[in-house]
Amino acid sequence: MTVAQTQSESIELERRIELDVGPVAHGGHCVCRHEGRVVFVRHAIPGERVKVALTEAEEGARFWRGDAVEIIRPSEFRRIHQWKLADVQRAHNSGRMPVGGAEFGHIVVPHQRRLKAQVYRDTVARIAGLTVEPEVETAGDDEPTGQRWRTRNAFAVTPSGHIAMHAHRSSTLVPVRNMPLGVPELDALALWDWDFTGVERVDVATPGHGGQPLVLVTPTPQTRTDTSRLSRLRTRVRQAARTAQTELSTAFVFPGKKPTSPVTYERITGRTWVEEVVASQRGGERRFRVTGDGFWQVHREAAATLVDAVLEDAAAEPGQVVADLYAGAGLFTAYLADAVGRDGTVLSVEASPQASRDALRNLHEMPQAHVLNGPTDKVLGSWLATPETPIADGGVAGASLDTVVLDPPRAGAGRKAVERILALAPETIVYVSCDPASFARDLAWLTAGGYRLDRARVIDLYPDTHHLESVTVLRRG
Ligand SMILES: C[S@@+](CC[C@H](N)C(=O)[O-])C[C@H]1O[C@@H](n2cnc3c(N)ncnc32)[C@H](O)[C@@H]1O
Repeated sequence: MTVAQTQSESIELERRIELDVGPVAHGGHCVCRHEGRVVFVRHAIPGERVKVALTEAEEGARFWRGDAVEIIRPSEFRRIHQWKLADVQRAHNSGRMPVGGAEFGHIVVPHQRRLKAQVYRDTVARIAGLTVEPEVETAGDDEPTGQRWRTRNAFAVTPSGHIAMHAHRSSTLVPVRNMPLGVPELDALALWDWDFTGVERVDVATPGHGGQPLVLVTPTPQTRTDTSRLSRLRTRVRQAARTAQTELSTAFVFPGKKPTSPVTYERITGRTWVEEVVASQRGGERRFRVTGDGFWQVHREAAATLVDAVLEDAAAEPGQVVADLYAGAGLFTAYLADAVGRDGTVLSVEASPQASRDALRNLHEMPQAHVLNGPTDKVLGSWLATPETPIADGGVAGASLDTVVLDPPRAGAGRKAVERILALAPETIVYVSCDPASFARDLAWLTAGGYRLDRARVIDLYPDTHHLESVTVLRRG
């Protein structure tokens, strides 16, 4: 691990070449060409001419990578990056590396959205062979600056106990004293002034609409095995929490034996969960409990925005049977359960035991919502193998599905899950995705299996970054 303490620690300035900037691709870099070779360039805008510092440029390599560090002919959509530490030009000029995580911060927000729509369109065309022009939407009345939206933030920690972020594609740590994409409630915690000596990482959940934030502290392996160090850290965290400007919860996180094992939490102050309030225009207000670093939509308006999109696209009616796959703490399930009413059924499938426990709490007043803990492909496999199993026992009681809503992680649903969705043959599929490439792969299988694309929207839930969310509706036949 390297720690960039001062600007005097210079990064090696690599070879520079001048390039015309081509289209932006999935991942946020622009595709350029140099002497017949593709160069993936970050921090540029299509149409610009830029000087690129090559960051990966092996002679025999099929493609190179680089950062646009000097703009020769700027795009009309360029602006000054609002986050100094993430601005590649300022970083290179002062001989340090930029932090990752705001790689579209140099582009005006409306153009960021056009580029994201283009990435969705191009990826779907290239991988699924479909021509589609997505509608583009925003999350609520979000900040036109593209900042102050992240309710979930993760930080590394320097050996001297300061929170830090990683430089892009690097183990170099850059200490931070602000996080411009974070909600203002994050600043109020002033975590930059805490002493996190002996800590590996810090995760912060700041609920989108009020409520007590939760600071999760993962001690280093050395601290974890040394009871007196752990106890000193506990005292320091408790002290910092008590003197903070806002009331907050703090907890230790102890990783499991294997990277896939569940973590355990030790409460230090307050509680080990946060309450999220969702105000959906279509479905009204609901509250959700989310434990520890369990999944929750990151943009403060994302949950309500996605619920509105899913409710509109699923158009679930009383008495229908709906499956909510990759359901997390039950966000969509709760609203879909309202839509199908007590005569209907929502099957809420989620692999994480902790998220399923949260879902059980969040849905306990809705007998039509059934929480099934397990990997989607296995659960769907059991529905297909024994279709008559009663719903109370995790089955579908012979019912056919009207609608499947799926919101998988970045890797997408994958072949097995898609094949099983096809075998279950719902009328409508609403696919919520945060990764256009895995989505386009799954989409190709779904359309080959008899579904047609009915509606596509790109929702900008991650301003100033290259990430995009899409909601796509498919109908059978
Ligand atoms: C993008 S999140 C969506 C959660 C929920 N729809 C929401 O908006 O809050 C994806 C969820 O899928 C879960 N997950 C990951 N792999 C899974 C699998 N194979 N089967 C079921 N759930 C899975 C994760 O634990 C996570 O809760």
